[in-house]
Amino acid sequence: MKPSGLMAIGLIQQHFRSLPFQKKNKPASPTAATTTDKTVEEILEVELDGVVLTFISASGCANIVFSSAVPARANGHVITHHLDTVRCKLLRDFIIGITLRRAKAISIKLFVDLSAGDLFSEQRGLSVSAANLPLAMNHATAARADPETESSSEEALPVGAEASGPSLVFSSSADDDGDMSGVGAGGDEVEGESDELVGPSDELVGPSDELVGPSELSPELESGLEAGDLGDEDLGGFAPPEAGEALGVVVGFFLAVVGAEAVGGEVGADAVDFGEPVAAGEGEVELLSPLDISAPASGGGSAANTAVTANKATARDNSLKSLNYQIEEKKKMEQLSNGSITDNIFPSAPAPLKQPFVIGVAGGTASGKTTVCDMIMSQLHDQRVVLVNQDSFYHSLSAEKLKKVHEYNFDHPDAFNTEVLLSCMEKLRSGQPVSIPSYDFKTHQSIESASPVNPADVIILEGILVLNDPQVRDLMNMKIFVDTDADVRLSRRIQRDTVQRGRNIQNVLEQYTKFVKPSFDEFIQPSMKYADIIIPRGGDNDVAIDLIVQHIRTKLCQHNLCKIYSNIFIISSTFQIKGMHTLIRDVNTTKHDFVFYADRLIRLVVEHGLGHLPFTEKQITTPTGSVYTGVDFCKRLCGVSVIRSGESMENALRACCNGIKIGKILIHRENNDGRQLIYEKLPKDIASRHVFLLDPVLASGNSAVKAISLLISKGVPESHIIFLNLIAAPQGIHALCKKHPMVKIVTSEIDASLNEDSRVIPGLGEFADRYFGTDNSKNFQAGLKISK
Ligand SMILES: Nc1ncnc2c1ncn2[C@@H]1O[C@H](COP(=O)(O)OP(=O)(O)O)[C@@H](O)[C@H]1O
Ligand SMILES: Nc1ccn([C@@H]2O[C@H](COP(=O)(O)O)[C@@H](O)[C@H]2O)c(=O)n1
Repeated sequence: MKPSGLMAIGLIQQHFRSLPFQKKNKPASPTAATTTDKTVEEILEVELDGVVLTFISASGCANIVFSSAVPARANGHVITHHLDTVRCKLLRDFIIGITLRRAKAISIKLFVDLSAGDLFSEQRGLSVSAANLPLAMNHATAARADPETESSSEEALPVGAEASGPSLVFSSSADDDGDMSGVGAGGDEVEGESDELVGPSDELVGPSDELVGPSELSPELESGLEAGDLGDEDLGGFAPPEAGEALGVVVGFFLAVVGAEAVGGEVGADAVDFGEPVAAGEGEVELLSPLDISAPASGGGSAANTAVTANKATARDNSLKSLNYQIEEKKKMEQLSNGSITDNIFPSAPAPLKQPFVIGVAGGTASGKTTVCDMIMSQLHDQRVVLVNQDSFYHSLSAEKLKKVHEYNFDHPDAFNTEVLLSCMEKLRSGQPVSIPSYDFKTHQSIESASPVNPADVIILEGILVLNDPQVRDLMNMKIFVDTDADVRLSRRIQRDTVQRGRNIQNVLEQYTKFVKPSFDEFIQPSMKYADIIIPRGGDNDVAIDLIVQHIRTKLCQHNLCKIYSNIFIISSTFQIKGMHTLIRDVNTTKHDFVFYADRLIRLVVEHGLGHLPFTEKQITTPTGSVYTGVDFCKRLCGVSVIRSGESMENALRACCNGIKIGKILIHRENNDGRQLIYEKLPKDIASRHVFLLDPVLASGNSAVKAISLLISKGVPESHIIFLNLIAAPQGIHALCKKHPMVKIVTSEIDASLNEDSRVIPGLGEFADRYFGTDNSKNFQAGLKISK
């Protein structure tokens, strides 16, 4: 069974693939122009089933290629026949999740960055404006449109991809073909006929009594970028552009869904029941923008646990914000590739966010807002999170008002100093520390002593009315409403206010009837419609809180480059990982410690990389006689290490994949750009395997590109290659992603840049020398002596 949300994504992708295009020239519409940069000169319109998609280019649309995973054969057909100068591949992985239900129409925005190609002669900008695309389609139609829907998402949809392969579980046996050279430190490989993936059984033991990291990655939600993955078979056939063609990389894809019944919290097949087309703009709109942290997040999970809704205006505003953000990113990329900026625009993990991730948590009194926030904060223990209470911004009561406190409505928006709240939030968002007032519920006064709050990666703003004010709402990246039954809230409030806030039961009940309930009905309940996520049962709803935390984690570990290239995966950063990086990058670290910590990091990267393999559903019987539905690992694997440093990663791969075949490649650096292949020894049947290419440092990318080209020449599909790496430079990522966009890159940190010697900065020096003990530097030798 596929996860239902992913199925929805697949179905929508299928729909896009099957749409016929027609070219049509038309002058620019003002609406379209607002979504693009000011250099718009030409507009092309493309008809999709009679509905207009407007393409706006900076200076002519000739030779545009949208880079993505949508199969060339579908779009190739479309483009070749109807848009002969435009070749189109839509962005892969373009949807993080679908939370709509019975949507009636769909509108899309694309931003296309044409600056990507040193390979290509033209560098132009192009944006595709919003368009309304009625979809008179249900999933049965979608499934008929392309019978490959089921099998085309093997990464995202782990089930069924390799069901017919040989049994995976196989004890390590002698090499069947004995063709591994064992060049270098890795030695001869023991190779099994089939590669067994073994669990994280290897004990990783640290020196002294230091904490030893987990052998598995902490769980993380990668569905954001993987969700839209298409199957390997679907990705082939993306012919390289010919001379004179420009490469466009779609850096943003925004899908707004318009529908009368878009709210509903269902994720899954039902989500694609588009029903009858209606005019765009009706009903709720949800923005699905995986590539932008400023877009309201779409949630997932069972309907029982979360309900997801979005607001039309917010969705549109955010899609514009997203577009602007992508344009900024594009400019940075251009500057970087021009060499016009060299500063650290790609700071290392963790959490290289442009701005903090702001979460608003609203709900009625005693609904459990604070409890939910505490749970989120404790689960995000390895991130910097701050909590701001709207209560802190209550106006102090004057002496006169204090006399008539029972006539004062503390549940009205005017009871709060929203100006001060906004200014504090703005400061925090821009990275400045603030002093948040303290409030005393017994005296109804702001207390002198304000609490200092430092900027953080995540800011949670909690309060009964935080979703009521549009300006406050606009600050938020994620809006949550805690929805708890009124009776439960009242009983909790009585208990709390009598115990903690110095009230008696009669006061509480009077205040509740006179102000709390009417204001809830007038201001708080109606603000629920602005929420992205509604949490029934508050703190009791572990599932919803888990989903929220996972989503935030995903956003926090997204590097800027991850937003541009969907095939990059950075392992989720923790302080453990940061600590290991600190050690291996430290020039004073001994060889022993370097190897120890590099091995730990490599193991994490390998484990993460394995998570990108297809796998199949498997049911087993436990010793209690119960049936457990799990998965079966991918069968046909091999490793290929780039000599010498890549050999340091072989042990970790062997530890996870018993008897895995490991080939080797030796590439010689000829000059700054050139690479010569000196030696290769690869499994004979490599073409039928998923390949882990091993090299701990990705610098210029020239060696990796050479190695990958070799693998492809041996028949390995590009999409079957996973490049495992510890530290990557942005230049290497650009080079690799441009040339081989289907190769997955799994790394643990992305560094700032390269220096003039093509060394990664800050980097860690010569990895192989430090790992294999051939570093002749003074520091290192001194370290060696100490560690002997
Ligand atoms: N799930 C729950 N079960 C039992 N008591 C709860 C639960 N959630 C909150 N409470 C209690 O209800 C009161 C109000 O909860 P709180 O999280 O402070 O709500 P809010 O911040 O919305 O006012 C507190 O005393 C808290 O301990
Ligand atoms: N002096 C005050 C200020 C506020 N209240 C009540 O507090 C409620 C908001 O706090 P929650 O933790 O319940 O969200 C609100 O309903 C006000 O009525 C108060 O009683 N006295």
